[in-house]
Amino acid sequence: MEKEVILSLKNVSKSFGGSRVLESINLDVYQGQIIGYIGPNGAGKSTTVKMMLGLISSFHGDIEIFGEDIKKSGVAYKKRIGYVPENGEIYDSLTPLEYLSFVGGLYGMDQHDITTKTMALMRLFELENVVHTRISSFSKGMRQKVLFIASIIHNPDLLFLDEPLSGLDANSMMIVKEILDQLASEGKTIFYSSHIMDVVEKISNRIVLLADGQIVADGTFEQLQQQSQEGSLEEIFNQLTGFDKHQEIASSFVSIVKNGDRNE
Ligand SMILES: Nc1ncnc2c1ncn2[C@@H]1O[C@H](COP(=O)(O)OP(=O)(O)OP(=O)(O)O)[C@@H](O)[C@H]1O
Repeated sequence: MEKEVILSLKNVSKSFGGSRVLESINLDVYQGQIIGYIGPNGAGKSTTVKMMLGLISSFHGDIEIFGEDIKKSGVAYKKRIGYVPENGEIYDSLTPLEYLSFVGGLYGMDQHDITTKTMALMRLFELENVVHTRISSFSKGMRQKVLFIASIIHNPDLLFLDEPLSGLDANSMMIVKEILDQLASEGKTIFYSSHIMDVVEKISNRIVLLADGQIVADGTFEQLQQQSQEGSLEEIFNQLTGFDKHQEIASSFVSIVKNGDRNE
């Protein structure tokens, strides 16, 4: 059976002021895929995600989510979406239960359901003792876990994750990777943006590489390996973005740090 197209970008371009960030992007994402969306700093990854979420509304081209043009479909589609933002805004003065009640409420969830799910999910992340503690005292990883729960508590069909694991310890990372895997095998679709190449390599069943505003590679990790004759995703990334200067740049950096004042 043909899998449903969940997300479709057609000739999507975006400029900020005079500078073009995305150049005619075409991408169809199918149900159950875990897309690893990668690219150099400033390539336009967050911009793409924000457009799909409706947070950036002016762009050229068309974006369809669940088969509907987001410029015409109103906000209803957002109830089926979850999002972990890169720099998670989280209400410091609230406790996790208050914060998740607020988020769940926005998604139209029943309050009793929110509380039950919050308690159970917080317990699985070993955060049951801080359900009623203000988030302002939390570590980075603890905040990320709350944000992750907030993105998923309403059981969305499509999940956008922007660097969601950078603060998690190795054990928690394994849990989240496994959660994503199980969600995808149940038909959820995941759009995952990250710079941690070994995680993307393991987690994604399709990798999309964005460079200079265009998609320069799109396939499974194995397909990308064959295409570029490289071993790891980090090496593939270096090759496809035409980067081979890390030693040279590092040497200059160290030299300036050591001798900069003498060169002035
Ligand atoms: N609101 C904005 N106004 C002007 N320029 C912007 C704006 N948002 C993004 N840009 C520019 O668009 C480009 C792409 O930014 P974006 O945040 O999408 O990159 P990214 O691929 O997510 O990068 P990173 O890996 O560093 O997170 C950058 O050059 C950035 O300066």
